Amino acid sequence: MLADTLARLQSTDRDIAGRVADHLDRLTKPPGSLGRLESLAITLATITGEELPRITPPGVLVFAADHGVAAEGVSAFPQAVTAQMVGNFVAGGAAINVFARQIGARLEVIDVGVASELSRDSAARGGESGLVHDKVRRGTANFAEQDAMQRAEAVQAIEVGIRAAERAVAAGCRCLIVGEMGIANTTASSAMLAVLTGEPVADLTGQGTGIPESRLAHKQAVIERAIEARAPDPQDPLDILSKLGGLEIAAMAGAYLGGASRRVPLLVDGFIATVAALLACRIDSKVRDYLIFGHRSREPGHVHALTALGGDPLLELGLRLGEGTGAALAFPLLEAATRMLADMATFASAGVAGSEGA
Ligand SMILES: Cc1cc2ncn([C@H]3O[C@H](COP(=O)(O)O)[C@@H](O)[C@H]3O)c2cc1C
Ligand SMILES: O=C(O)c1cccnc1
Repeated sequence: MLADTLARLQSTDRDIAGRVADHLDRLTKPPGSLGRLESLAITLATITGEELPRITPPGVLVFAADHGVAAEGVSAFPQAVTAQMVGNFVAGGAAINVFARQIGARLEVIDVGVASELSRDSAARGGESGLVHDKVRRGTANFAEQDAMQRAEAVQAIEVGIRAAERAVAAGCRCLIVGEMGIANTTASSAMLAVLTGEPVADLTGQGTGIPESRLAHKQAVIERAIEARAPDPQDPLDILSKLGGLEIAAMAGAYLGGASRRVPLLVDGFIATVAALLACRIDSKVRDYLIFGHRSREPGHVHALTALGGDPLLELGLRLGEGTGAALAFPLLEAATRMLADMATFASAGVAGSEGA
């Protein structure tokens, strides 16, 4: 399935960019005056192959999994919160539920590796979003002591993500927002980012859910020792994922690969999501052209992950949550870009005089 997805991945349609740029200059505004909204419109056209791109409804995919490395005391919250938050997603009470409703998104929560068995009838008990059971294993192993998972499990988790993206596209979603829930996943993300970029762990590691400053040095030391002990091959994204990764992060990378293979714009959330997007790009660099970055997270590693991808986020709101929240908040800007293209009058149609030039 991964091989089929990679075989289908194409470069975006650059030819369309010139035509959309010409159309933008015919709209009733001084050329370029809508700034980034104009480049956003061109990007959406190159991704979708449509001169009038359609991006609604968006699909939000929240992947949940646990992390063995939580046992090292690297998060401010206990591991059980992952499963408890899945219950909250299903009931509709988490931040991502609120923002997903605001943008009319289809929301799906996928258990790709929560440590406990989640109730199979939870979605039927009046919850608003479906819970998909696609568990690869009950959490990763503690990568401070052994590899987080086997390579075959990392591939399986990537395929969980591809399947979720395929379901969203089949249900009519035209833009994907990929989010996560997994206590200790900032530790896994910082570790993988350090290997992917070669930058110092201290620059890439932050307080996550809010560990005290005094525990930050411990978190960094856990990551540094694990990188040394696991010794992943920096050129091999699957090796990095299996030795230091998380099941939800692998699934997120898979969702980006799957969405790109279906020519759907991928609106990237915060730190965890950007590390997953970087992994997807290391698996196939063509994914990069499908990425639009929603916001800059307060987690200090995020700016480094963005730099590695050449990403320039739309918003900076001081968020440090994940779940897909920052991307969901940025979605109305994408919608504005498409409406500008489709609904604004041209100089000719409105009888407005154009520029007289210099
Ligand atoms: C109630 C709650 C809701 C959340 N929603 C997202 N996260 C975020 O925090 C976690 C990562 O931080 P760390 O690595 O420090 O554990 C992830 O689950 C992430 O999605 C949450 C965390 C908590 C506690
Ligand atoms: O930016 C994120 O994705 C993030 C930051 C802190 C905690 N969880 C997620």
